[in-house]
Amino acid sequence: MELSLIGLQNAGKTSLVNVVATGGYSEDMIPTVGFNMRKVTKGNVTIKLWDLGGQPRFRSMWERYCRAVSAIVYVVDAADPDNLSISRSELHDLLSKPSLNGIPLLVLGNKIDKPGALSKQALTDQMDLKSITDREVCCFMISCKNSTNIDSVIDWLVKHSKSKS
Ligand SMILES: Nc1nc2c(ncn2[C@@H]2O[C@H](COP(=O)(O)OP(=O)(O)OP(=O)(O)O)[C@@H](O)[C@H]2O)c(=O)[nH]1
Ligand SMILES: [Mg+2]
Repeated sequence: MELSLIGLQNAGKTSLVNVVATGGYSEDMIPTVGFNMRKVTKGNVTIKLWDLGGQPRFRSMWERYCRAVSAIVYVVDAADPDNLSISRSELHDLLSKPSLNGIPLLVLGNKIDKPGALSKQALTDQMDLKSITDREVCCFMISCKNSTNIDSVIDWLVKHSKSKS
């Protein structure tokens, strides 16, 4: 299966790929320029992950990398309230593209190890996830730093790769 990782810069997309792939976490990350592709094998499933850059200049290519995927994973920095409304509007803009109709969405509130991180309920409200009714939507709160809930993310991904193939 293929899936795309989307979200604003600094949300933790590349950190998530690293944690899912190898279990490694680093504070010292370089912003993704363009995109990276990484293959990760979990059990008997191989997942091709498109890790996209989140800076404004890269957002116009998100749609192109989401068209053929089995699921879209949208990462949000749950401890950065200043960027939530941009994150929300970028997500809803993306989902409004007809080419992405019906593709399942996994929203991850990352950095819950930080003080002041939103609760799942607050993130769901602020990202207006309840208004998304044309596809399956799931939300988990995670920390790449502490590996919190990474197992749930992997389970979700594996489950969706099976239901697709
Ligand atoms: N406290 C904390 N920091 C995190 C966590 N996950 C990622 N970070 C930090 O957030 C910063 C950005 O992480 P990246 O993984 O590079 O973010 P990105 O979404 O790939 O950013 P772009 O590639 O620019 O789109 C890094 O300094 C990470 O160490 C987390 O769970 N907790
Ligand atoms: Mg990155």
